[in-house]
Amino acid sequence: MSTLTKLSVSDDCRYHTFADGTAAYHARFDEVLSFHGIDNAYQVAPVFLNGQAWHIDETGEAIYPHKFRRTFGFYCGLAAVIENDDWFHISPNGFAIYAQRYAFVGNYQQNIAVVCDRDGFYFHIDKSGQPLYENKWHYCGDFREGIAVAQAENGLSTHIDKQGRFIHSFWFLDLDVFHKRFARAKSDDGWHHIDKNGKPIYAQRYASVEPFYNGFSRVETFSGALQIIDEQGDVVRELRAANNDDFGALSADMVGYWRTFTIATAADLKIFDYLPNDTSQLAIQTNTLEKRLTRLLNALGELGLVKCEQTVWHVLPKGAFLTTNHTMSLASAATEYRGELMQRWHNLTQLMQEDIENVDIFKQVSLSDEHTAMHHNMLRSYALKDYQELVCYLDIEKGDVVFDAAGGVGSLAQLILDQFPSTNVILGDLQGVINSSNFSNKIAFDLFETWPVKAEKIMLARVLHDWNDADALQILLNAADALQNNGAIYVFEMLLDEHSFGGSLCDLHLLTVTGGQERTKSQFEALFKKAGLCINTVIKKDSLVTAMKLIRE
Ligand SMILES: C[S@@+](CC[C@H](N)C(=O)[O-])C[C@H]1O[C@@H](n2cnc3c(N)ncnc32)[C@H](O)[C@@H]1O
Repeated sequence: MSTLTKLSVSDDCRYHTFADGTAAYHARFDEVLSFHGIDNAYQVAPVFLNGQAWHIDETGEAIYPHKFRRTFGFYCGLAAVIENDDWFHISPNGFAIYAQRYAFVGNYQQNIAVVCDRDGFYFHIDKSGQPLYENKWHYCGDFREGIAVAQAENGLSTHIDKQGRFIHSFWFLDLDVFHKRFARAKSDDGWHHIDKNGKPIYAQRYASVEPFYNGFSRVETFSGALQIIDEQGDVVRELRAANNDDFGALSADMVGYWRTFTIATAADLKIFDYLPNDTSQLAIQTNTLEKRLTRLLNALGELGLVKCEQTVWHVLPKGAFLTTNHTMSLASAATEYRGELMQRWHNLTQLMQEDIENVDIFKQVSLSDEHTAMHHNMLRSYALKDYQELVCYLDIEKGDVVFDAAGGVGSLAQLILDQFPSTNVILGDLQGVINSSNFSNKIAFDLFETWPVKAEKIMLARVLHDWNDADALQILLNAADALQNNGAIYVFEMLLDEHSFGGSLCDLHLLTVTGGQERTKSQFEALFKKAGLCINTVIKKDSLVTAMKLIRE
């Protein structure tokens, strides 16, 4: 137990006081911070006066002669200070404890401090200033119970131990340290708690969660309800009812097609290509009735796609993806979603009750040049969005034959060729699609017949999800047959989370449109195993899509 006199910061933060409010010493400063004990023997506090900073003892006297630009409290017997623009740690004699200088240093906790070097990389150092491990991070936090949060360059965070090793293999949008057994974690679908294996401990997701406190956590739902949940995720107490109206929210969900049609109509009329513009000019250019056009523009405003300044309409950043010359234009996608794709959703009730076969959408699309162009413009934008950052991690070697199987018009094939110019990249797809592709090295083929190439690397990007398990297995068997010895197949897919509902609407979309399905990693593994393949490496970055490298078992 500490026998040190308890000193507090005065109300004006210019000196310290005893418990009864009387000043502990005569001196006055521009600012003082709290006293911290050193070795339980004496206590010191950071002070600041006339642009200089140092530490004082309980009598208000400096504990060393040196002055700094800024000083912070002593933790674990060491204090963070700034001299010029250099951050480092000092011992109570005022001397630096190591030679390095940093852009930032944190306080020592459990004898470890976070530092940020001049290149903006974060890591942990021990009390002699030595890094604990070789890795550097985009950001990292203090250790608690031997585990810290580390953020990678792609913005995702995970847990590490004091040797810098991963505690589990999961990455999150945001993450907290463990409080007892659980840590707060945020994934695409919201906040929840995970255990030390990185696994969610319940299925729900929240707008925010607090750490568990004696077995209970206070959470806020997306509809604004405040609840207390237990460690199974069961609600034990409701602190505040949901503040939004379920009736209204359900009504909004039911008229989702209002958005689909509003956006597709604007894309048909190429409204975004003609902005900025005033309504009357735009009416002339789009051949529309001005009063009705105003109502459409207002609706686009409600969707956050355009704004009106004085009388001129402007495209907002989200709306820019609906201009036709954007490299990742979604203008074709807007029309596609409202067309054949939406038509197929009308069959969903029937699909629930009967195992009927869909008409093959890809063969249907490939019969019309116009439809092929529209559909593949849509796929090109998604390919650029989701594959670009993964390509540099592919294990492709000089001289490899790379077959982009069912590669559409060749967006991924082109990305691979740009990244690995000394390879032979071949694009394969249905005849109609191949005809409309500008990729030079291309071949028409059918996924379900013998493949016309042998390759070291085969790409199956968003192909398996279009098919049921039996068809997907056949595709994998054909791909394995087309693989050279020691070759590898890369499967690019969005993985369903085993523990949440995220991705389930997309899964229904595939059921209605292609008869396929989204899958979890273990569902994929079961399929791969049947084809004599297994996962060798998993590449997961910021995008929705994961690349899985498969090799023969
Ligand atoms: C969802 S798209 C994916 C395209 C591309 N891999 C990508 O990720 O952007 C599915 C592709 O499979 C092609 N496809 C469908 N059935 C096929 C078949 N039987 N043989 C060859 N390709 C087929 C389609 O034409 C389409 O390009």
